[in-house]
Amino acid sequence: MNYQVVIPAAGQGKRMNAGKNKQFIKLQSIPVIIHTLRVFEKDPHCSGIILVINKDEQEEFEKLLATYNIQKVTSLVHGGSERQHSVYNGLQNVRNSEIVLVHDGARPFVKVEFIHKLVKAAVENGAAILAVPVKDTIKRASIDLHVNETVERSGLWAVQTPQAFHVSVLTAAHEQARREQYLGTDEASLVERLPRQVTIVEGDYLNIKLTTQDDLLFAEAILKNWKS
Ligand SMILES: Nc1ccn([C@@H]2O[C@H](COP(=O)(O)OP(=O)(O)OP(=O)(O)O)[C@@H](O)[C@H]2O)c(=O)n1
Ligand SMILES: C[C@](O)(CO)[C@H](O)COP(=O)(O)O
Repeated sequence: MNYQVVIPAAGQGKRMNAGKNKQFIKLQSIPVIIHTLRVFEKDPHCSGIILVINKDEQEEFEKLLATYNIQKVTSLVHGGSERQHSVYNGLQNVRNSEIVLVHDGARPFVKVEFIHKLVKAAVENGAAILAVPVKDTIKRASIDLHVNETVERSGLWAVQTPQAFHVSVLTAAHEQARREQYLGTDEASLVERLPRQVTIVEGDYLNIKLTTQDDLLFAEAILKNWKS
């Protein structure tokens, strides 16, 4: 089954503290966003990429797409103040596809085998996400850092992207969230509120999101042994 992918890349990268959008940071001389785009560019099942960008970075993104010969970007869409708003704007540009994926531009290491497993699960169930079992013990603490609760670890998953949906399911979820002014940290949390069951597809721990400086160390190590 073919799909289209919305790639939100319109954040400011505040936690990365790189003085620029982290999408432009180079890993082995290639910008992060190009590493991410290439995964979908090479996948014959991806029929189009909707790239969501900061409006002030339009020219920079256009130059990158030309320099690296990225052909599948069908729309360059301007993002919003929150990730959810950016994804919503991108979603308005999905065309002629039953399945839509949402994938963070800041996650350059997703493997195509997991994308295909995810799409299959979304076709069957309507909504599917990549995730990995939590390895650390997770505790909930008070504002003054006193432990309130140790969260039972079995059954806890660290959620990633891509997240895959029937277009109608994700559209309904985003429209409901807008009506109710609900803000979630991922698309699945909006779909869960419909309510609609979301299926987990186990991914791998290398599919990290580049968020803070230390993630760049992991990224360089991953790239040394990278086979997408
Ligand atoms: N208003 C926003 C916020 C985030 N994103 C994108 O959503 C992905 C995941 O968000 P995150 O890792 O939080 O990126 P930033 O928001 O840039 O990081 P920070 O919160 O540190 O500023 C990134 O590819 C980011 O560019 C977006 O398109 N629009
Ligand atoms: C969507 C996500 O990557 C799933 O783990 C994550 O919620 C994004 O969070 P961010 O703070 O917007 O990076």
